[in-house]
Amino acid sequence: MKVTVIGSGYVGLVTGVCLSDIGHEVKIFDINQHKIKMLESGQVPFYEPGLEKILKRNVKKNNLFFTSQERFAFADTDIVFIAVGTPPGLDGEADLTYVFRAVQNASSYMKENSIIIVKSTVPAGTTEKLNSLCKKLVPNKNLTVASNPEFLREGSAVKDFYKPDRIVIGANNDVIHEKIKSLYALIETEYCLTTPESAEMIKYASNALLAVKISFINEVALLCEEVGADVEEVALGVGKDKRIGSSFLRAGIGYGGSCFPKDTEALIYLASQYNKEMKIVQAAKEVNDRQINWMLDHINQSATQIEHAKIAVLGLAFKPETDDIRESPALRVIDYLLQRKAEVQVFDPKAMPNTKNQYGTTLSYHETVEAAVENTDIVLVLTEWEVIIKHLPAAINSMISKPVIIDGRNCLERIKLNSDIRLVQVGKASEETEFANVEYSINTVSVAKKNIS
Ligand SMILES: NC(=O)c1ccc[n+]([C@@H]2O[C@H](COP(=O)([O-])OP(=O)(O)OC[C@H]3O[C@@H](n4cnc5c(N)ncnc54)[C@H](O)[C@@H]3O)[C@@H](O)[C@H]2O)c1
Ligand SMILES: O=c1ccn([C@@H]2O[C@H](COP(=O)(O)OP(=O)(O)O[C@H]3O[C@H](CO)[C@@H](O)[C@H](O)[C@H]3O)[C@@H](O)[C@H]2O)c(=O)[nH]1
Repeated sequence: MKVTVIGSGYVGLVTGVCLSDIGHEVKIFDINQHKIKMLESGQVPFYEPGLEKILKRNVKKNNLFFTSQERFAFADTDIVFIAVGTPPGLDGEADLTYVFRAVQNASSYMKENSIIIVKSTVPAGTTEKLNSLCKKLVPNKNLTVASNPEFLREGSAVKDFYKPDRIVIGANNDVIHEKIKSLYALIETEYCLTTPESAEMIKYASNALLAVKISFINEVALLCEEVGADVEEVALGVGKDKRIGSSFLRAGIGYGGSCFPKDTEALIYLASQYNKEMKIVQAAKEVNDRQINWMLDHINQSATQIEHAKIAVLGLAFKPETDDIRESPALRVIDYLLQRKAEVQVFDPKAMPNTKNQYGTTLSYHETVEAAVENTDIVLVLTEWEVIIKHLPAAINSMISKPVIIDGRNCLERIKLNSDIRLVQVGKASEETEFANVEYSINTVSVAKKNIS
């Protein structure tokens, strides 16, 4: 089929590139000309394992095109995917400006009887509003808007495209269900064919439940420290129950990224529009907001003085295998350290360029784990990158003064570290656990923040 994808971000680019790889002719349209230029030269504007290779393969096969020209993008296409951002608005509601603008724009160029598929995460009811918009704008074209929410995870997005747990299609009739299903004919998975409203809710409910699982285990972790239990052993035992499952029970410094924080807020806001409360989701959000205090408490306890202390921050991305720093817990830690006038030495294998765009020269950037930990008093592990796990034990052992390591992702093995080193991990009893009940107010650093998307 001839497909156009609007938006060349994490979702749009992965969707477009992979759809071309399974035999469709795909045009990816973005208003950001810089991104389109990069893509045309074969470069992926962000780090996503495996994506560049598939992109190049399909450009070569003449299956895949990039454009900022509307007429070329939409004129001869059967299906248009919407994959633009839905960032949080003032009260947490999903800002749908980009989605409405994209549909308005595309509909004026699209041919009769074609389909618009909403991949962006949007509140229940949006797809139907877009259907009404199309009927109003182009009444004679018989366009249909359907929902097909995306569940990929950054860092494993390509794998998630080829092996999804399910594909959800929300449409008002079976002809549209089947037409969208046929797009994915080569992907073996389960299909949930449902209404647009249910499809939209499946997306928010899934993200909210995953966020709840993380906050739940994080709350359990803090209690484990008090009672002398080990949260990893607890999570292992709990996860063996098939009704619960073992995934998303890794305790740490809380969830980040461009999805969980914004989608939980959007769900809470959506409920409020119907005079309903999402109490459990609200609690998950509150637990997540304060989970970072675990890290700040330990920093305060470990440093005799934070002002001018040299502190290593290992890991900046919100999770490994991505360069995305949106809502990364690491940034909240950095903002706090800068506010307290610490000297911050950072390392991340992929996310340093995005961090530099945001923080400029307020941080010192290092190309290796060894260089970042040199001469520091405290080492903070904020993202569980393999390279950090592999290199940190030797890097620290070679130092003369032995620092404290605060492992906010429970990724280090005590056994691999020199026994003199003090290792603090989440949900594991350590020698000193008495904290004053401090509420931290973290000012976001007001250095020039550039748009990184
Ligand atoms: N990032 C993820 O892991 C993920 C996973 C599942 C769902 N989602 C959802 O998918 C949507 C997109 O997320 P993302 O992370 O890919 O966003 P992103 O910010 O990385 O990319 C959005 C892109 O859309 C482009 N754009 C905006 N308006 C446009 C317009 N009118 N025409 C053409 N291009 C336009 C922007 O220039 C940008 O390149 C969001 O709703 C998000 O919640 C994201
Ligand atoms: O046990 C866990 C699992 C994850 N996390 C954290 O949770 C955040 C999100 O992780 P993950 O879900 O792996 O990454 P995302 O790429 O944000 O993917 C989520 O958000 C996407 C956008 O909606 C969805 O498509 C995916 O299905 C959903 O997993 C990260 O900060 C992780 O460190 C934990 O703290 N503990």
